[in-house]
Amino acid sequence: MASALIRGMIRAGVTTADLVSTSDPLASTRDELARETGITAAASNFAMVERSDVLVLAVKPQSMGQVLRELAAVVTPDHLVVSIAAGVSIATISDALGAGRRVVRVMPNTPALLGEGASAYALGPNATSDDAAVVQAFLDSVGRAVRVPESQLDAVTGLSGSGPAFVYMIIEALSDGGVRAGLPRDVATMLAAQTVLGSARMVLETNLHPGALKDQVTSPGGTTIAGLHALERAGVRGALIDAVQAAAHRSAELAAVAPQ
Ligand SMILES: NC(=O)C1=CN([C@@H]2O[C@H](COP(=O)(O)OP(=O)(O)OC[C@H]3O[C@@H](n4cnc5c(N)ncnc54)[C@H](OP(=O)(O)O)[C@@H]3O)[C@@H](O)[C@H]2O)C=CC1
Ligand SMILES: O=C(O)[C@@H]1CCC=N1
Repeated sequence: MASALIRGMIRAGVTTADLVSTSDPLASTRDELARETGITAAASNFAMVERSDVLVLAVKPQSMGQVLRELAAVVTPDHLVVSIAAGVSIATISDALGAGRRVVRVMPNTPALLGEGASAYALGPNATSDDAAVVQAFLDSVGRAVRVPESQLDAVTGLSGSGPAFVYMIIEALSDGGVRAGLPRDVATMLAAQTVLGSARMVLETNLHPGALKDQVTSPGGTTIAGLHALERAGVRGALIDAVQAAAHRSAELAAVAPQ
């Protein structure tokens, strides 16, 4: 996820490679990212904190406790700390880093790589309006971003954080349907992906309700209603609602494992 954000932000021009550093325990991982993007690889988190104003914590929730312990001695109120970890609360981060630390919690998603991310963020009690503007500008540069109360971030994680995987599964299944109906795989996957992209743009750019857009496609006695009936019989709506709810629930569960 960090790689997608770094590449997306440099691609968008909101920052430049010479202003970005990364650290990762594996030298090969950090060196490869540095080589591919032009950013600097730091040998330790400690070294990176010294040279940075904004720290983006992009480790797994299960690694966050160790990283916060490492950073507590060197992070000051002059740093803006941005966490993208699922489930890890602002209170957990603030408690570990110490009083007065400026913390913003973000839930981005991987299409940020192409400037089509969907992100939401919440401000900690010491984060300023300038911090909000910085985070909003970073996230706007890689897609769409919205500020929410922290209590909504598990739901955001279930919807847009995990959502790309749900959509990839849907695209793969639509492609399978095309192959089942006789199309070559490459044609089927292109048509499936472009159909999802075009339909998403119709929702965002016409501002019509998805149900109204669905009705525009659905001729009486035609092909679409036959397909929609099959989807309703299979419980696809309920399955998608369950998927978002399960992912949101797991995000809330991760709060318990994070501080260890
Ligand atoms: N993937 C996604 O779509 C999204 C992920 N997130 C969040 O982003 C975070 C990262 O997820 P993801 O990118 O998928 O996971 P990855 O495992 O790909 O990335 C985590 C990186 O952190 C590195 N790391 C581990 N320990 C340390 C440490 N002590 N100091 C510095 N770096 C360390 C890992 O290195 P190594 O592999 O060498 O151990 C790895 O490169 C998670 O908290 C997740 O919840 C949020 C939104 C979307
Ligand atoms: O699967 C995960 O836990 C992370 C968080 C959101 C997307 N990926």
